[in-house]
Amino acid sequence: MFASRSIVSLSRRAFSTSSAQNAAKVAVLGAAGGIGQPLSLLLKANPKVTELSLYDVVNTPGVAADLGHINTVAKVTGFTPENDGLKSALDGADMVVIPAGVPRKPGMTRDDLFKTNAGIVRSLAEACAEVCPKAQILIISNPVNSTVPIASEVFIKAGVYDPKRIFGVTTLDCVRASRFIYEKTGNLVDVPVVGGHAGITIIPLFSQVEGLKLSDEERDALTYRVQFGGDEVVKAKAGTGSATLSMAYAGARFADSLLRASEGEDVIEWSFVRNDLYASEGIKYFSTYVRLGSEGVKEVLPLPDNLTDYEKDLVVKGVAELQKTEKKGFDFVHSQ
Ligand SMILES: NC(=O)C1=CN([C@@H]2O[C@H](COP(=O)(O)OP(=O)(O)OC[C@H]3O[C@@H](n4cnc5c(N)ncnc54)[C@H](O)[C@@H]3O)[C@@H](O)[C@H]2O)C=CC1
Ligand SMILES: O=C([O-])CC(=O)C(=O)O
Repeated sequence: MFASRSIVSLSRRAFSTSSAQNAAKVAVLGAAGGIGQPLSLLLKANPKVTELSLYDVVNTPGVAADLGHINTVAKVTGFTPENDGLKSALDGADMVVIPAGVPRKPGMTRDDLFKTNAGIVRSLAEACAEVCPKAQILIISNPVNSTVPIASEVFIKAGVYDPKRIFGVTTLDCVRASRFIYEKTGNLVDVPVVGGHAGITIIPLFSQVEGLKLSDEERDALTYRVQFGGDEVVKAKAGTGSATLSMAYAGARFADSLLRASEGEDVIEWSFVRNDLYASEGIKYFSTYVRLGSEGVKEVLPLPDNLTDYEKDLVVKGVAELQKTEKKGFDFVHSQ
């Protein structure tokens, strides 16, 4: 198998500072929202982004005017549904980041968002499949475990599916796990987090962090905190939303990783993508180690073969849950 340490160091840097070699047009759908605005700010600050196209059902002209005064290279334009704004926003996009949809309130699960967000993601994916079928699609809208199957099925239906280009953004789980380990050890290292993006499907692989020693109690508590980190934020925000700033940071890191890979850098991230790792269990999407390249996914890597029994058990439980959420997304597209 591969050495976990080299995997970790490859994806360590959040942002590169070199200037753009290729023009990259990035569209953000849901750009005026809690995630959309800070994410758009971070993308505007990324020298690899040359054009930033902001779409939302409201308020994007103001967000675009504001960001447009920042002295970085990206040209910023705001679009709303008027005058076919969605299609104009997507025209020529190389990357589309989708944080559109409603966030949780206390007491809700991510799956409770399905009834609103499934339709939003389906209609936005339909527009992407029509206007920019070759763009890389980064899905943030929850429940990711179902919205990624939804977007994928929309692309399949449209006859333009390329599994290398559709990503569920699970980077926030990695960011949280890394921070929580830093609080404990004082070392800022990457922690692989695999599976999916909801509760028990979120599987941190602490065994893969070189030199990290945890008691069983510490491991249990840290695993729980990563799996339910989103709930901490939902509770603290007390009805006003869920994680936005940390998600913007995580989304911008993932976008930057893809942009660096498109320029030839060897980059590994963790993302919820199409693969056959658990095909025998009937699932097509699982977040794992992914080598990125100019086309998007260059190589899907299996989980390390030295997982602990504790981690193997988490995977079994996560896979069982993913079977249900994937089917729910698939059925949503095919029952209409
Ligand atoms: N993948 C992840 O790790 C995370 C995902 N999320 C999810 O991201 C989503 C967005 O969260 P927030 O930004 O906090 O919500 P928000 O309510 O602040 O912003 C959502 C934005 O989407 C827009 N929107 C709604 N329907 C739209 C449509 N059809 N087309 C374009 N824009 C549309 C709204 O106008 C709003 O500006 C939620 O589903 C949330 O659960 C949140 C945190 C982490
Ligand atoms: O918890 C939520 O609803 C938002 C989210 O996905 C996260 O913070 O990981």
